[in-house]
Parts: sequence; C-alpha cells; structure tokens
Amino acid sequence: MTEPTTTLDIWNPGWPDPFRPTVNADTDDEYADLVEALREVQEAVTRSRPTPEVAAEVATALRTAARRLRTFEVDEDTQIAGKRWEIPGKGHALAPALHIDTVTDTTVTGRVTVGRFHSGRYAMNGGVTPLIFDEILARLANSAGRPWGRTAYLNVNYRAPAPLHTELTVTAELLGQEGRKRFLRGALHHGDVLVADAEGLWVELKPEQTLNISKDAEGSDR
Ligand SMILES: CCCCCCCC(=O)SCCNC(=O)CCNC(=O)[C@H](O)C(C)(C)COP(=O)(O)OP(=O)(O)OC[C@H]1O[C@@H](n2cnc3c(N)ncnc32)[C@H](O)[C@@H]1OP(=O)(O)O
Repeated sequence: MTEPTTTLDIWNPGWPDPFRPTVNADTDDEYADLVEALREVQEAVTRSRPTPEVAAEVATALRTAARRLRTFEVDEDTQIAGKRWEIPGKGHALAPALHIDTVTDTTVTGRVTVGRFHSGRYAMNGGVTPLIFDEILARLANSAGRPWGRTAYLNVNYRAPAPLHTELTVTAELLGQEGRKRFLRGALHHGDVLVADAEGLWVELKPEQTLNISKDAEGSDR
C-alpha cells in the first residue's frame, strides 16, 4: 500500500485513490468506533424528547467529551475524519454511511440506510440526497488514477420519497471525459423504484488551483 501524502495544500495528481485504504487500520479502528458512537448520539438525540434535567446532563457530558478531544486537535491535513476511504462514512458523521460494494474504473455500486437523524419528515431529507451523490460520484470522478477535480455542478432529481431505515442502492457511472471535464451520473433505488438520480460535472484542478482554499483565504482553517 502506498503511504498517504499529508500535503494537501498543493495540487497533487498523485493523491491516493479514494477507494483504497489511506490510514493504518490497525491503529485507527478506535477512531472509527468513536465516529460510530457519534452517529449513535446523533440518532438518539434526534429520536428523544428528554426531560430538561436529562437534556442538561447529556449536554454537559457531550461538552466534556468535546473538551477532551480538543486537546488532541490537529490541522485539517492531519485529521482522520473524512479520509478513512475503506470504511463506510470515511470516518466522518456528516453524511449517511455509504457501503461500497463494487468498483470499476467507470462504475461504483453501494448501499445506504438512513435513520431519523437524516429525515425530512418520515422520508430522507432532501439535502441529504446530494450528500450521498456527491460522496459516490466524487470518489468515482477522482479514482482510477484520475487527477483530483472539484464538483462544478450536481443536479439532483427527486423521483420518489426515500424511506427511512431501509436499504437503498446507489449506483454511479462515469459517462465520459472532455479535456478537464468529467461527466457523471448517479441513481438511488429502493428495490426497483427509482428514488432519485443525479448528473454532475467534475473539473480537474489546474496545477495552480490549490485544494486548501481555507488556508489561502485566511492563512488558517479557523
Ligand atoms: C480531500 C481532498 C478533496 C479534494 C477535492 C475537493 C472536492 C471539493 O471540494 S468539491 C466542493 C464543491 N465544489 C467546489 O467548491 C468547486 C468550486 N468551483 C471551483 O473551484 C471552480 O469553479 C472549478 C474548479 C469547478 C472550475 O474552475 P476552473 O478550473 O477555473 O474552470 P474553467 O477553466 O473556467 O472551466 C473549465 C471547463 O469547465 C466548464 N465549467 C466550469 N464550471 C462549470 C459549471 N458550473 N457548469 C458547466 N460547465 C462548467 C467550463 O465551461 C469549461 O468548459 P470548456 O473547457 O468546454 O470551455
């Protein structure tokens, strides 16, 4: 396995393939479990209606946990979150955990199940669908040795309400490339029912286009 680079503030065509491990799984499994626990908290908070006393007690416990983690804060290039390509959710709790099943140079299939945390009202929140498509399409766009590009547009069509607590299948396809432009299409199905589809354009970064715009803008990511 190739050692991951941590230098993201320059354009780097040698960035690791976003379907392969980039972090030492032996040492970072506890971190993956931490993110899983965070997902459990998100779901439990969403599903509960605690008494004021219990809400205050849990808020204190969560702030204690946040303070503990802040003593281990690192910069964004060094953090684990979002870079555990090989595990569902990539070690990040923003989007629903996407399970990747098959990968070719031009296609990906996967599965996703959302709970009440990602609910709009009895169905998946409309803002979550693009998160799922961006995750799978961006990874495909930037895989198979293709230099990294950014999403230029992502157009999503909502065809049917996406049920909660139900496995949905996600497919992605690279339709073609014209110069720096990569055109991709994605679909989300519940069984045979098309729930949503998307078309997106990823534009390959030019050498002078940095990945780290936050540092460019303010000299820091905070
Ligand atoms: C962990 C590391 C992650 C690294 C990957 C990061 C991924 C992301 O952050 S994605 C986040 C969401 N996306 C963004 O923030 C992107 C913001 N936008 C940009 O940075 C730029 O607009 C960018 C890079 C997409 C394109 O800019 P630029 O390179 O200057 O493109 P430009 O040279 O004008 O256009 C190239 C081609 O794309 C086309 N194009 C660009 N944007 C669009 C668009 N929105 N719609 C249609 N066509 C477009 C142009 O028309 C042009 O086509 P042609 O070559 O046929 O004339």
